[in-house]
Amino acid sequence: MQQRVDELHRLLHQYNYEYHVLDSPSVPDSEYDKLLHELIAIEEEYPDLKTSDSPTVRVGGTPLSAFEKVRHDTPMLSLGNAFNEADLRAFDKRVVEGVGQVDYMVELKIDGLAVSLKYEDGRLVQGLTRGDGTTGENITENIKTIYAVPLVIKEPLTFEVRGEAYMPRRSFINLNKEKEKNGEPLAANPRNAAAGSLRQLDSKLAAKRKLDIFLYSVNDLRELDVPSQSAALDKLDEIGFKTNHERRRCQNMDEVLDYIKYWTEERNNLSYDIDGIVIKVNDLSKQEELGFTARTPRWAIAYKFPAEEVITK
Ligand SMILES: Cc1ccc2cc(C(N)=O)cc(O)c2n1
Repeated sequence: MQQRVDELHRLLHQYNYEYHVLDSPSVPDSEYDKLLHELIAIEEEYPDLKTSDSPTVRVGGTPLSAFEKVRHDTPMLSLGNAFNEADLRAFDKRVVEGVGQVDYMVELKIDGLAVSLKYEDGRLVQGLTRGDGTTGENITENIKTIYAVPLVIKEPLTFEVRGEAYMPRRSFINLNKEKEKNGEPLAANPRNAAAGSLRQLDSKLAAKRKLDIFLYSVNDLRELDVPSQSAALDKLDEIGFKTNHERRRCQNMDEVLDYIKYWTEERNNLSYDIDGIVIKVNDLSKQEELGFTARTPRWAIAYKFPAEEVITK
């Protein structure tokens, strides 16, 4: 029976990865559901065969009475903001004065909830909210219900990955249709709905909210042994994480401005909300050279779109 359980784990993790991370399933949903229900039945009959990284955790477990508070190993800092070209040119000037010419890694700034995922020997062991940046809430059971979060990754790494959990616009529209039908107050926007979902004490409710995630950094990059932010993101792809592929390496601030101009027009065609563009010095040793101010990295900045009513289709 243990052999069958191991085989079901292997198949379900693989099918889940293909569907929710690669967005290219190799089997129909019915096949996935059939195997998942076989595993649920086995775990009910043989409870000691159920492990914390079993694919059956995706449906949620017993409700918590409260969230445990946990200190982050290193603070989850916020990003400094830029609101126009002058701010971006000033940022570029400070960087070049500090470390000379650099190329930038530029990413969409997902409008969700920052979370920290901890893996030990390649297995997910903890998920935390950002909280106040120093201390977060332990929302591990809710994080496990996000199908795009791998329960097991392809290398037995022990490290912390950070990303943005978010609610796709389609899920947000369906959630508000549901709320309207039940006469409940509507969620204001996908970001608030995602925050509300992750803070559900009952992970079975969190599981119903169909959240998604993009990972964007590894806390201790030396663990991955990569030279740059772009290499770190590619490595995260390789070992089974979902990253946002609209990212672009820019040789200078002019190219960054072109990228911002493009997404200022295009962003409403995305299937999720973004509230800006994140610009990072790509080379990690130059990031270290630049370091941090009290609250924010000197090697990164968030360009924020002008506050406008984003049309959530
Ligand atoms: C260092 C840092 C902090 C917050 C971030 C936030 C996002 C985001 N909201 O997408 C992306 C990033 O690369 C970030 N990077």
